[in-house]
Amino acid sequence: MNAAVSGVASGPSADSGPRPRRIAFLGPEGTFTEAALMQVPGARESERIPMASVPSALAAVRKGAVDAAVVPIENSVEGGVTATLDDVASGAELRILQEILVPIQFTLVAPGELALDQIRSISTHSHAWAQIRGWVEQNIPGVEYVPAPSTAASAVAFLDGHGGTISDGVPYDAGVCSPVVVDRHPELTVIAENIGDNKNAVTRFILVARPDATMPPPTGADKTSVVIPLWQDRAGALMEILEQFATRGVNLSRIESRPTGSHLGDYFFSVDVDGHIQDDRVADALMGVRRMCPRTRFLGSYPRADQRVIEVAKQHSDAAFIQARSWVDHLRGQ
Ligand SMILES: O=C(O)C(=O)C[C@]1(C(=O)O)C=C[C@@H](O)C=C1
Repeated sequence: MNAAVSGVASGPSADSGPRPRRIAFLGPEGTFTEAALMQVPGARESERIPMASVPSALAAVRKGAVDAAVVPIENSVEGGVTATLDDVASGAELRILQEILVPIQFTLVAPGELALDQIRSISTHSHAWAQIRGWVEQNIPGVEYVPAPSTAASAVAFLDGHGGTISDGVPYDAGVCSPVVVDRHPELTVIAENIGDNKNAVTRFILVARPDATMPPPTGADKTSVVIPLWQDRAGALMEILEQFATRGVNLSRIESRPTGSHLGDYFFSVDVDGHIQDDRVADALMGVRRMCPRTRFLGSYPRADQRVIEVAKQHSDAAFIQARSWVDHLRGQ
């Protein structure tokens, strides 16, 4: 079994054998998030619970209603999924156990045959809309956009006899979803396929559990995620944080600033670095960051989805840290 999954609590139930893991995901069935969940080892045997939003999936983890959740965090075209970045940055702590990559392809669907020039409004998830804007502008200019909680939600709304309305009742003509939704619901009519502006789009998802989950062990191809609230708004504050990583040879693979929401101008940084907290250079850098920013939050160390092994210069290796530490210990008489 994969280490990431053995980290998700799955204690025995009162009377039978081990109960299936309960994993929440941004639903309904047919979302890209569900496709990501199906890549989690043991997913087929798990109880998969669709949720209406990212915050509700993460809230279910926090209150123990589920063992873990899969949520989107970043798209190669549109960038960070702010609902996820913001939610994991505050409230009760969570741990990322695994990242999952899913290639993204969009299909335009309707309840029946429609010519493109008959389509006045389209609904889908805001991230999906951002990834098809160019195609829409070229093929159905001036069409109205109706936000949906997910791509699949915009399509399955045609199936319940409402003819396409999302929660607030706004009607629309067509939805944009994954091809999987059409495979599952052949009663939907495909109007256009592969309409993404970038044919190589990929979305990154995370498997998230409570902090008592077992951390995946280091593999040599790992990532560590942290949230760093800026402690003092002053010249060089970001530079001091970056220096902590740079001087220990720790590469940043992502850094985004997000407003904390408390007042205008108050930000936190959402950061991914190459390496595992069990790597001395990463642990040492995090200690430095924590000294600068005492509210720094650890989100987890987990294997990279692309399995790219991290090159570490000799002076930043565990051996170099061990040697240097024992030298100082010796000098201090320890
Ligand atoms: O709506 C879905 O199907 C999702 O899984 C969400 C989501 C996202 O949040 O980015 C995932 C992948 C696509 O980029 C579009 C939407």
